[in-house]
Amino acid sequence: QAPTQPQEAALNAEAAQNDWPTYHGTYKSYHYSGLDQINTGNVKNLEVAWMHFPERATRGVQSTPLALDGVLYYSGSYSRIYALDGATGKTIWAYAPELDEDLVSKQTHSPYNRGIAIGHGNLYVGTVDGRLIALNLKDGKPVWDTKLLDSKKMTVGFTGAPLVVKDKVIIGAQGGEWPHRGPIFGVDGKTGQKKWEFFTVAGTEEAMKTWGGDSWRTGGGGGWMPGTYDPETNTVWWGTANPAPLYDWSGADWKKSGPRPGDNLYTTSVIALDPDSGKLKFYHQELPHDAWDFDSSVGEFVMLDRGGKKLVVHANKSGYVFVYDRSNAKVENVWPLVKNINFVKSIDPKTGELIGRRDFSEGKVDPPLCPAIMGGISWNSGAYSPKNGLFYRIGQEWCMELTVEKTTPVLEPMAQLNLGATFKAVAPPDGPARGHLSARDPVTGAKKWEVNYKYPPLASVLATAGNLVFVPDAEGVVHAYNADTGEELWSRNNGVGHNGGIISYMAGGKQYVAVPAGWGSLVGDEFVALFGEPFKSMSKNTGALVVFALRQ
Ligand SMILES: O=C(O)c1cc(C(=O)O)c2c(n1)C(=O)C(=O)c1cc(C(=O)O)[nH]c1-2
Ligand SMILES: [Ca+2]
Repeated sequence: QAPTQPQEAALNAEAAQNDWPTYHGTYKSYHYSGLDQINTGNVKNLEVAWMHFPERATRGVQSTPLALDGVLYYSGSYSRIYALDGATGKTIWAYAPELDEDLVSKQTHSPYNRGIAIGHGNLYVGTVDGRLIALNLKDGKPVWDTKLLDSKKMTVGFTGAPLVVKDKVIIGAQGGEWPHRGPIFGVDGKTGQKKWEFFTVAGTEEAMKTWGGDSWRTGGGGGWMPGTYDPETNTVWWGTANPAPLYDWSGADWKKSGPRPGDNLYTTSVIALDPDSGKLKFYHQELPHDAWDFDSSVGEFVMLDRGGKKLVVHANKSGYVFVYDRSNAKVENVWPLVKNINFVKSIDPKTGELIGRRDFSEGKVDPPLCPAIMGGISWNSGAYSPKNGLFYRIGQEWCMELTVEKTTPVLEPMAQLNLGATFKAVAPPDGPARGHLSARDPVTGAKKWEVNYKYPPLASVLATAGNLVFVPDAEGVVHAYNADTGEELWSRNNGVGHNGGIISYMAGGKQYVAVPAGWGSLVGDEFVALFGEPFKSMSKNTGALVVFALRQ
């Protein structure tokens, strides 16, 4: 009898072994595989074992697959799910939810899906029309289907992966661009009953005081990418999205004036929730009164033990990486991953305080804002190797011309995006727009090596015990590097850019590397104006799951 849910030991381990049981690999959030059949010595023999083509790949393939007992599960656009034999790619079952197509077509960010969760014998997926669905892991038959968000009133839904924690499934809504309160939900995994809802906008009395007037009603927030779980303290760590409108015209007087006066808790924050009750335990607001759309929802929470300290490392969209004490979210360090940052002069590495922040008034912003709205760091994850202690992260160097505009939230008949600006991505002051992968100490940020890319890669990274780091890039090439030196050891062209999450797993005693290929994220949209070809001609409505293994 094959297991129908990941073992606790596998979830709590540092390395994903035979399975890839949860979005970030394990709860430690390393995107690291403990498998080493494929290694620096033989990676040159890596070739395609099988491929799978999802239907209706609108906006590519952006999800991160899971693997359990030799079966690979992944989601495509419109929350379509595939269960495949991990060794052959043969379909075991497939599922396509019926969606409110009219609603889906009205949504700005749809219809991509970025991942799934497994637990309680079920597979869980969110939908862009505001539902969380459970399927029987064995046969793909629906078990329950719970409507959590009124997407008829609000063009928001779920695009990110859920997270299973004990008896609950936790999922966060999109929200930073919309006039709502960005809830995160705790749902009973067996019954589908909603057990709690945490509002990332004014979710506590303390937080309510940080929104001037009625602005909390339309404050944005959300938690559109999955966080992770610390079983030692029974704490869920989640990153929240920006406040709305994205760009604020208050100028320096943001505490008192503008569309959303105050700190705007708990937007652009990392929050620690009790998974049983949904109650807030503690938090750190990475960017108080975020005026730049630099969400904290992007990325992983790397759980590290260093020098007797229990730490968690979290990347913010602004290009800064925050290091926290895991017991209370006290700032231990803050370091910049990217060079081109001017929204602040710096962030105090001891306290996390923003120094020399730029708050805009209505009109053209000069000089252009760095990084651009696409972030110094995008939504996909980096990787951490416990073998050599290095953290691998993609950074992006670009800025944007920005004109801040006064807006009024549109709530009827259907709430709409509330941006408060027009913008255009441009090259940074120090050279062309570009990207890099750097290998660093996750706590100090000290750099060991770096690889530069003409076009910033926009997919997750994988590190393995075979001492390899895999980077699926924007042009369509998957690269394998020596994890210690950055030397490129293998590459292969998948023919279309990458947006999803690469994983590794074992099936029938053999190691595989699965790479979602397919281009279509919002950040990728900006590549056409910035770079021209190959992005002008690259389809945003195609993709495949490409699975590699060693040649026999
Ligand atoms: O605040 C939000 O709710 C929200 C949602 C999304 C999304 O759902 O894709 C993005 C962002 N914010 C965001 O800030 C961002 O940089 C971003 C990039 C992308 C993309 O598709 O590449 N989505 C999103
Ligand atoms: Ca956002």
